Amino acid sequence: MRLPLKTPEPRVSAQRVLTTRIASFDREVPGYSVAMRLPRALVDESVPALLTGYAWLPGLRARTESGVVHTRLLGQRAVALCGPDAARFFYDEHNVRRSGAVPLPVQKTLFGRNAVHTLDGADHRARKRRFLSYLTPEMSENIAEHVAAAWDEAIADQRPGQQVVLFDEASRVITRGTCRAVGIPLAESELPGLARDLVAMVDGFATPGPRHGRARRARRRRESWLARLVDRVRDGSLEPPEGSLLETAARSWVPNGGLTARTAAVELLNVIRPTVAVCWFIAHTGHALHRWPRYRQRLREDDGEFAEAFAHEVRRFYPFAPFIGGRAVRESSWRGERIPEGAMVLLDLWGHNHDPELWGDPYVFRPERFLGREIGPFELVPQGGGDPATNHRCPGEPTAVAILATLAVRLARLDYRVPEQDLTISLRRVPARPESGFVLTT
Ligand code: HEM
Repeated sequence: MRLPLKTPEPRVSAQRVLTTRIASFDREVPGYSVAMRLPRALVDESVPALLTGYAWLPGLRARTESGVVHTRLLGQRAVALCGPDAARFFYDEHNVRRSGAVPLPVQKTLFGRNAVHTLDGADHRARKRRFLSYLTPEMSENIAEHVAAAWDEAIADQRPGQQVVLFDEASRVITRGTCRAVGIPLAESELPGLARDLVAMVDGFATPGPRHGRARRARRRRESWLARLVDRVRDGSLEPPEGSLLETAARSWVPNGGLTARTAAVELLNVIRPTVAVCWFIAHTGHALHRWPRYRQRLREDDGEFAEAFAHEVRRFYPFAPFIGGRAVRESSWRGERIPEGAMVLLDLWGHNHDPELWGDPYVFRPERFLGREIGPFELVPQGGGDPATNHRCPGEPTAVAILATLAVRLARLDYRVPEQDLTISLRRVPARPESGFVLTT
């Protein structure tokens, strides 16, 4: 078994040499490497974290005996943990809280201000209950059905021989289907711009520079747009579909003791923005079906169970969220390692999903590993772990899995060619994606 990433070199005297190799998933690409020297006094790990992406924490962990990393991030003390027991520790509110843990650049792009992600205790549970009362299993299926219908419409519109970038097309298809499912009115001409903005918010949260600027502008634009829709429902000038999320957000999440139009907009965005982010997994699905074509036949037969197992393996195998973070509530210890009060506590999701002790052959793509068994609450963690009703685990997992399974079957049934293109997936880029976005010709 071969790790497809190179981890940073060990420390060298007072200086540190960091070597990052960019690797593709299925084969190493030796042609690119960055080497730089930093005076030790400046060595907070923020720059290496940005440069190495998914390899950062696994690289640091490999240098420790205990697997617990003591480091500095954004100028603050940080302790990083990995594995099912670590996840149990991390998700215990007595150990780790979320308020004050999410950096402002992430709030201003990915989550929005006052989002559920940043709350603790009773406030968090109340907000999460409201989320889950809407995002029922039926609603997840409903969103997936609308997305599937939008996919079928898009395919029917394709001309033979037309080239399609799967990532972009999937973002538009999911945007269209999700807006229909949650009752957000959307003219055809508005679709490409909205899909671009929703993608930009996710694409730019973990990086400085132009991608981050685009993400901030996209969030501001879409919060204002959704807050206006909420206001229009509240003043009666817009009639949303009965029982839709837009109606619920505007009428049930009322200003008195409830949510302002802006916070309702943040909540609405926290449904449609991550749903559209499933387009990353769809592009990875294109990559997986190209790399391991035997799974196409199996998916075409669509026995339901295999499609779901395939969706889980795509979420486990391909990178998305590298790690999540909180703050230590009190002085504590884990596996004998001290965690000071107030320190950042990081949970290495990518490392967990590629832990050989847990998966045996983590760098083999094998959907069969998920057939015929239950997945434990702290076992597969691309969207967090534990119980979504009581902690911060992503409430959108059933929605993501339903969309992914449905579109994977449709993609497997589609007749297409894969032209020459760059299918490298850089583990330095967060969130990672095939370089070309996965181009196909119908
Ligand atoms: C590409 C698919 C998705 C990925 C990779 C993803 C990933 C994550 C991760 C890693 C977390 C943080 C968990 C934690 O902090 O413990 C999270 C939280 C969250 N996700 Fe997702 N998610 C996805 C799809 C969705 C969908 C489809 C929805 C809603 C429809 C959604 C809504 C949320 C919300 C509201 C939270 C905050 C939960 C809380 O703080 O209690 N996500 N997601």
